[in-house]
Amino acid sequence: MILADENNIDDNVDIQISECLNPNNPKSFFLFAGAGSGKTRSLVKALTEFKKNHGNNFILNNQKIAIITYTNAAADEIKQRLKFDPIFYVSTIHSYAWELIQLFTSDIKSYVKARLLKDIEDLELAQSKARSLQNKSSIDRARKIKSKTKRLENLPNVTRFTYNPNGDNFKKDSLNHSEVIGITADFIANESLMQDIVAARFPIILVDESQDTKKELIDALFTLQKAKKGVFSLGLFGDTMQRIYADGKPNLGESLPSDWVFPTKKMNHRSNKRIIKLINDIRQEVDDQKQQPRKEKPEGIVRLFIADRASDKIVTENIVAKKMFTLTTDKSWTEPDEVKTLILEHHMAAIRMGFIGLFEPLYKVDRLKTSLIDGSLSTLNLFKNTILPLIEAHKSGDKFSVMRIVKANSFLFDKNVIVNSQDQLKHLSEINDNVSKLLALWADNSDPYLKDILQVIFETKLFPLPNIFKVISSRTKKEESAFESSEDEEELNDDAIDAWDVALNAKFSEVSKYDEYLKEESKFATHQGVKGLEFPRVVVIIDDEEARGFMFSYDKLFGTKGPSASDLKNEAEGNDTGIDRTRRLFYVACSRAEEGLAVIAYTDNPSLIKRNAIANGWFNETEIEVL
Ligand SMILES: Nc1ncnc2c1ncn2[C@@H]1O[C@H](COP(=O)(O)OP(=O)(O)OP(=O)(O)O)[C@@H](O)[C@H]1O
Repeated sequence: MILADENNIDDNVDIQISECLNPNNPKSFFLFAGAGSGKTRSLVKALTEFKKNHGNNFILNNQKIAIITYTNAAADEIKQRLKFDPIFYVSTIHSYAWELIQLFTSDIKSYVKARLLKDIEDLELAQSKARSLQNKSSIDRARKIKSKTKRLENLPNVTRFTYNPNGDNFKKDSLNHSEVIGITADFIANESLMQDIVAARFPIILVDESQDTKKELIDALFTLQKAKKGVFSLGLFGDTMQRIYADGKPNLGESLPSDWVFPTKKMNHRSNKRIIKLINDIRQEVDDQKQQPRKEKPEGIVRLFIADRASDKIVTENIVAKKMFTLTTDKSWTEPDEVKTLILEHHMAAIRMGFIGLFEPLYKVDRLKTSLIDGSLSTLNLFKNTILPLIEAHKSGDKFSVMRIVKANSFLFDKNVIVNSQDQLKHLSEINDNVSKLLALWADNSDPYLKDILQVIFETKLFPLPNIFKVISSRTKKEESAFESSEDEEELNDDAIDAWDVALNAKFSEVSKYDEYLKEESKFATHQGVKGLEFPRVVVIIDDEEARGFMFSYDKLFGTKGPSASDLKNEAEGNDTGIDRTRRLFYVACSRAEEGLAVIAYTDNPSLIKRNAIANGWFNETEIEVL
C-alpha cells in the first residue's frame, strides 16, 4: 500500500504560496525546484485558490493577476487550466510588456530617439576609425547608419507604434522585440507613474520559467517589488538548472531580501526512478538538490547508445527504437508518434523529415529565422497556406474545396475584376483553365519544384505574389524597381532573394513536411523547445557536428573535446562556460522523460564517451551500447 504522505511531502508549498498571494498582506516568493517537481501545478493550484478567496474583489477593482510564461504554448496551457478566467492575464513576456507600454507613444518615441542617436553616434565613431570603407564591416556599418538615420527621420510621423510579439516587425512604425523589453524594463524601473499603474492593475505578477526570463525585466520587477512592497507581490517559479538561454539572469535568487518566502520541493512526480537518478547525477556538479521519485513509480529505463559520427542517422535511430522495444517490450518505442526525439537544432529535424532543401537556405538569413521557425514567414505562406491546402483538396478529389480555396485567395475572383471583364463567362473559364494548368503539375503523382509552381502562378496571375517572388519570376528591370519601392523590409533584403533562389529548387513535398513539423505533429522537437513538457518515451540526440551550434558542446560535456581558451578563462573567473550551459541543456532534455529515455551520442571517439559516461556516474556499463 502506498502511504499518502510519502508522495505529498511538498504539499505545504502550495499553502505557503497561497499565503503570499494575500492582497491584504502580500509577500513575494521564489519557488525554485527541479524538473517535474510540480511547479506549474503549484502555480495553477495557488491561482485557483486565490480566485476562490479574493476573486470577487479583484473583479470589482478591475484588477488582474499577471502570469508570465516562456512560450505561447505554455500560456495556452495555463489559460486552459485556469478555465480562461478573466482575472488572470496569462501571456508571454513580450505580449505582457507590450500590453503595459503600447499607449505611451510619446515616451516610447523619446526612448527610441535617444537610442537611435546613441547608436548612430557609436557607429559613426567606429566608421571614422575604419581602415577601409570598402570591407564588409564598413559597408554593413554604413548600411546600418543609413537605416537608423531613416528611422530617426521617420519618428515624428509615427502616430502609434506597432508590434507583433509573435513575429518579425518590419514596418516603419514597428518596434522590435528587444526594444519592447528594453522600454518596458526602463519604464518600470525608472518611472514612478509606471510603477503605480502596474501595481494598481496587476497587484500580483507571477513569472514561470523565471530563470530564462530577460534579465533586465526581472531586475525591473525586483525594483517594482521593492517600491511597492505593501501592495504588490512578485512570485518567481523556476529552476536554475534549467537556465538555457543566454538572456536569463544568472544566479537568480541570490541576495534576495529576507522578507521573501523561499518554498522548496523535494519530489519529482514525472519520471520513473532510474531517470530521476540520472538527472540527479547530472545535476550534482552544480548544486546538491536531489529529487525523490513517487513511491509507486517503476524503475524505468535509461540507455546510452554511442554511434560513429559518420553513420547513417536515420538507420541508427531506427535500430535504437528496435533495441528499446526489445529491452522494454513496449511496442510504442517503434511507433514514430509515440516517441519524442529531441534534436539540437531545427535543421536536424529538417534533415530527418526531408525538408532541408527548403529550410536550410532560408534559415541562413538571420532576419527570416524567427518567422521560419514559428511558421509566419510571409513569402512562404503562398505555398504553405494556399497551395498546400489546394493540393490536398485536389488529391482527395474535393473539387468544391479546390474552387473555394482559389476563390478565397485569387484576385481573379475579385468582384471588380469580374464586373470589369468584357466577357465574364470567358473570364471564369480562363480561371478554370489556369487552375487546371497549375494542378497539372501534380499529374501522375508528380512532385513539382517550387520554382515551376511559381512560374505557373506568375504566368497565370492566379494568386498574388509577394514582391520577392515577382522579382525572381520576372527578373526584369521594371519588376525590380517595383520591388525596391516595397515597404516590406523582409523583401528589401537581398539575402532573402538569394536564399529563395536556392529554396525554390526544393520539391513541393518539402512544404508539407515543413508544415507537419510546424504543427508539432512531428516526432521531433528541440532540446530547448521542450522546456516544461513531458513525454512517456524520449530519445535525446547528441551530435555537435550536425548541430553546428556554438552555444552548446556535448563533446566537451562528455569529455571528447577539451575546453576552449575562453571556457578556461570563464571558469577561472567564475563565469558560465559552454560546458555548464550544455550540462543544463542535457538536464532539461533528459528530464522530459516519464517512462524511458534513450540517449544517442554521435561521436568520433566512442570508447572515450563510454568511459566518461561511466566515470561521471551517469550510466553504468550495462546501460551503454556502442553501435
Ligand atoms: N502533487 C502532485 N501529485 C501528483 N502529480 C503531480 C503533482 N505535482 C505534479 N504532478 C505531475 O507531475 C508532472 C510534472 O509537473 P509540472 O509540469 O507541474 O512540473 P514542473 O516543476 O513545472 O516541471 P519542469 O520544471 O520540468 O517543467 C505533471 O504530470 C504533473 O501533473
